[in-house]
Amino acid sequence: MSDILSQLHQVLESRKGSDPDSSYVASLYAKGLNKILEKVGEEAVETILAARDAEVSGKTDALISETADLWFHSLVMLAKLGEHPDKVLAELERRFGLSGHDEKAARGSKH
Ligand SMILES: N=c1c2ncn([C@@H]3O[C@H](COP(=O)(O)OP(=O)(O)OP(=O)(O)O)[C@@H](O)[C@H]3O)c2ncn1[C@@H]1O[C@H](COP(=O)(O)O)[C@@H](O)[C@H]1O
Repeated sequence: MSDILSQLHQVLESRKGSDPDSSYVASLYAKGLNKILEKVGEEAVETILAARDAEVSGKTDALISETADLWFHSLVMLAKLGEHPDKVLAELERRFGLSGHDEKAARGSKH
């Protein structure tokens, strides 16, 4: 299932040399990190609104679509900063089975 993240990451890397007029991802890179972060924030808000609607309507199509937009723009952010989504998956794997409360306490002692 996580294969699509790796495949998408490869495409995102390959877009670093592409023409912004023919690639949405290349156009984001050309606009810079702030534009990418703006998109991540926008998609996060749209995801929250879709989640609230889903609770009322019981329909989750928009929620799934907005969450995909949020994940996609987060992957663009990681690629722009030279990071691979495998590192995020590895971090989730590391936390797996660890209570959220314990994990937070361990994080607190690191900072
Ligand atoms: N998964 C996606 C993906 N999800 C969402 N989007 C785009 O993200 C944009 C954001 O949606 P908005 O509603 O905010 O769009 P908008 O109003 O046009 O955006 P702004 O003008 O505000 O920047 C839309 O243009 C979507 O098409 C994506 N664009 C690309 N991909 C993947 O990235 C690959 C490379 O894309 P290109 O670089 O465009 O070839 C594609 O093959 C896909 O696999």
